[in-house]
Amino acid sequence: MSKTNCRILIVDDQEDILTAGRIFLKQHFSLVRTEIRPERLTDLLLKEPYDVILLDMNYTAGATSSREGLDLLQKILQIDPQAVVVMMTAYGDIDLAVQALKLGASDFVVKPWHNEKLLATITAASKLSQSTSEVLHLRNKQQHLNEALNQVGVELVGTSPAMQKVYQTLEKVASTDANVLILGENGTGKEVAARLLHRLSKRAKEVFIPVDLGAVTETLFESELFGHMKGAFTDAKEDRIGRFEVASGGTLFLDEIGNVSLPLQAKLLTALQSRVVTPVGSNRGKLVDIRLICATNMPLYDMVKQGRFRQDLLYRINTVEVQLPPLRERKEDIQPLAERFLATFAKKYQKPPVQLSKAVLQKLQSYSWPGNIRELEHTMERAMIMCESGHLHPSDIYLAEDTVDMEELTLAKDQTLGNVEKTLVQQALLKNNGNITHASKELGITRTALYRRIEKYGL
Ligand SMILES: Nc1ncnc2c1ncn2[C@@H]1O[C@H](COP(=O)(O)OP(=O)(O)OP(=O)(O)O)[C@@H](O)[C@H]1O
Repeated sequence: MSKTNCRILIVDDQEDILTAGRIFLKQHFSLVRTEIRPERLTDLLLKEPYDVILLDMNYTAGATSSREGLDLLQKILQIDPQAVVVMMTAYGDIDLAVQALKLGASDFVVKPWHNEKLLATITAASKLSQSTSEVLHLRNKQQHLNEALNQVGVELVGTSPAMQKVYQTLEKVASTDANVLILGENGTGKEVAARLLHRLSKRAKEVFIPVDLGAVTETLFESELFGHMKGAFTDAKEDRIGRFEVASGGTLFLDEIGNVSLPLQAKLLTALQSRVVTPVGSNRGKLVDIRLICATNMPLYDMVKQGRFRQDLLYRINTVEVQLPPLRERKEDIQPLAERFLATFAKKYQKPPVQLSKAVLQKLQSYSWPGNIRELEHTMERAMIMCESGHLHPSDIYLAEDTVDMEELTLAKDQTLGNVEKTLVQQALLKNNGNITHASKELGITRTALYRRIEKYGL
């Protein structure tokens, strides 16, 4: 008969009990140690681990108060809160056994024991010990995974006053569980800000679950968010927990919340108000503990006025609002961001590090970045791929501006001479589809002079 892999310690002041226990349990379990002096318990536990401890309630001869047993139990749990302790009580001590269970004992056996009953109790305790350590191990592993995952994209580069304000708000609000709404154009870093908020919060060791509501179809919305039971609909082959439940204990990030239809907004609101989700096909709600962060690039307040977004939902999600400014309003952030992206992509494409020249920087700073940081990131990636000499040239920077609307290039009253010249050169290039000969003729300058200006203005 193969023995169960389980290390057992029996503590009792009666030699015959220890001997009987050892002889019987050794037939079934891999290791059984016995101890007659309870005062040695601490030393023993610190020396080696046990899966199950079988602990007597009374030690002093004739004692029946069981205080010693309960004290020892508490001592064991102080050393190892996960310890699995089975108490040995005398017949009639059931109230004390219940007291021990309340203090954290796993089970009890009545002395004198029946061998089958003792075996069943210790087998169950051994299984409990095994699953407790498995849960502990998995929880540990998950914490490490969460920490690693939470490191992704959490650095908000940028020192502009507008970004300083964003950092300050994030720091202030991070430690609270307040619902946060992050507003900003596409690509301004709303998800990065949400991840940073999670990283700074008390839930940093737990999961951060992002859900792109713009990408969840109307039919799968409830199943995706709240889960479903097997057979709830044709494709529901097995039970599945929703994102709310996965995020429980951590942070749920609902991106593109402005894209949710009115009927689904009602369902979302109910879940957010009650913090209870009911999987599709189930009639039992489940309590969830989430910190909620929402984001959108849509004008939610206007949408409320137009009846396209529920006011009560807006008030539920916007306890604190963070507005991420577009990149064109924080031009001083362009350089550090561009440098960061160049360094990242140099590594990715195994190219030597590249410096940002003045001309390139000027080109980057005079663009309006409608796609914000995401567009800057893609532009720098493309530039790094195109760059051959180890030097970045303005012509390596491809901008959608090259298709800029002519009307945008009208001259403003307060333009400097340099700006006027730059605008005229841009206009001529646009009008002549980038043909240098024709553009230079129109401007009344030589081709070389036009090249010099293109270089000068980073065009
Ligand atoms: N301040 C920042 N520092 C460094 N990288 C940033 C910053 N802000 C954004 N990024 C990068 O820009 C890209 C877009 O960011 P993110 O996805 O957070 O924007 P978003 O506002 O959530 O976009 P969308 O509205 O399209 O969902 C990401 O690759 C992100 O890493």
